[in-house]
Amino acid sequence: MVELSRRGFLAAGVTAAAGAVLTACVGSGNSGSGSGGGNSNTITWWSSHPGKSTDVEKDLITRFQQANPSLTVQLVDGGKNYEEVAQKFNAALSGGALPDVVMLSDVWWFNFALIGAIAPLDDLFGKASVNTSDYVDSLYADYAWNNKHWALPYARSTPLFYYNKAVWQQAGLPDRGPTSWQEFDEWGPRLQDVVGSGKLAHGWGNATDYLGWTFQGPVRTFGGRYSDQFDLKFTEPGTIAAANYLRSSIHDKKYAAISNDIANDFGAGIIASTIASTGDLSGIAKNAKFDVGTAFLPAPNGPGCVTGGTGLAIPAKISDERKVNALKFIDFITNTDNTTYFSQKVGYMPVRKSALTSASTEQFLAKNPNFATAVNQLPKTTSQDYARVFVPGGDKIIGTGFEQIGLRNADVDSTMASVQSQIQQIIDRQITPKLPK
Ligand SMILES: O=P(O)(O)OC[C@H](O)CO
Repeated sequence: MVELSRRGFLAAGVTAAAGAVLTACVGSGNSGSGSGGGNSNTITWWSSHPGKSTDVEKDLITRFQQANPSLTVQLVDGGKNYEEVAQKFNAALSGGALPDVVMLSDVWWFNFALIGAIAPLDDLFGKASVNTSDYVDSLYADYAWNNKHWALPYARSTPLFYYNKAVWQQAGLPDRGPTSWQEFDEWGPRLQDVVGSGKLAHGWGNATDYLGWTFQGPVRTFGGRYSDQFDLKFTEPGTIAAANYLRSSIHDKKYAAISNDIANDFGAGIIASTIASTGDLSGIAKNAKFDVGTAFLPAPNGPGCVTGGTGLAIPAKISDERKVNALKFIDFITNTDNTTYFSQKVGYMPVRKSALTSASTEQFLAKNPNFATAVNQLPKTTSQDYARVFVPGGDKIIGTGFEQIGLRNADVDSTMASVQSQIQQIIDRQITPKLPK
């Protein structure tokens, strides 16, 4: 049975609302008055269960409680996706009960760090006996800002190129992903001839399915970027060239379209390829009735793929005792055994170096080559541009710009200029005044 999108059925509308609410909080400079009291023996964890991981998260909690009988963990459904969890956390900062552990994705943690709503973890690592040196360096470094760390990696992903091996074979293509987007542009019409009308060679995600994330790698291969730190690059030639490629694949060559649910459309055979998260792996493998191929994103001349996914953070306003217990819990559920378990059950990457090289991981990857694609691509990835991950609402603005080009054939130059001006306004009003001098 095909399942609903892991982003959540109502995700599009709610995401926009989440962006608006958080923007108001960041602008107000309010780091929150909520503390919610809380019981120091009960750890409340707000999660959106990425990759449909509710049952796996419950298993992790059981393991923690067995190892720590004096502590209880309460798993709270924080929403259907990262944006809803951020919205719920933002609301709690105004006086509601705060969680002990909150899931904050790549695009949310910085904003809460900037307003002082989440705790820097560095002073707590010793108290909770956390060995940070075992976290994969790049994933740990993703949460560094102002000489402190603000979260730890949990469900971390990269985009992958997924393809339908049967369609590839019928089109006479080699059993691999494209080496460049230019090569894929040649393959697209051949694949389209095979799938015929009503289906498509490729589906690009929509804004809710994080098109601003999955298209960041392709933009790099065209020589573009979203930004260099907070210096915006949406109107530079490379970024425009990438957006023109997106437009042309849909409106000129007609082998691609914006899909409203890339994982389900791919699994159902409606689109023969897509870029989706490693977190989609287990769901796609379950749904697809054909051989699924995965490949690195094309990267012919440098990085063509970024990291993503979510980390776990701790609210600043809870007691130190609660913070230490919360950190012990985060450390435990991301330890070697547990990050391995989570990764193998869901598809996200192991976040510990010891887990990447363990015998269990090696055996699993040997039997599951699609999971190996994700792990092997990790060293080739690069961190994301500030315009997407450090600007509140930036992801939505970027994804919506590309979506308009894809859905409505919107003019590329003016759309990208509009994206740039919307994001610049947020930087000027809400970020620059709050940056440390
Ligand atoms: O769906 P995920 O967990 O791979 O996350 C994708 C993006 O990084 C979310 O901003």
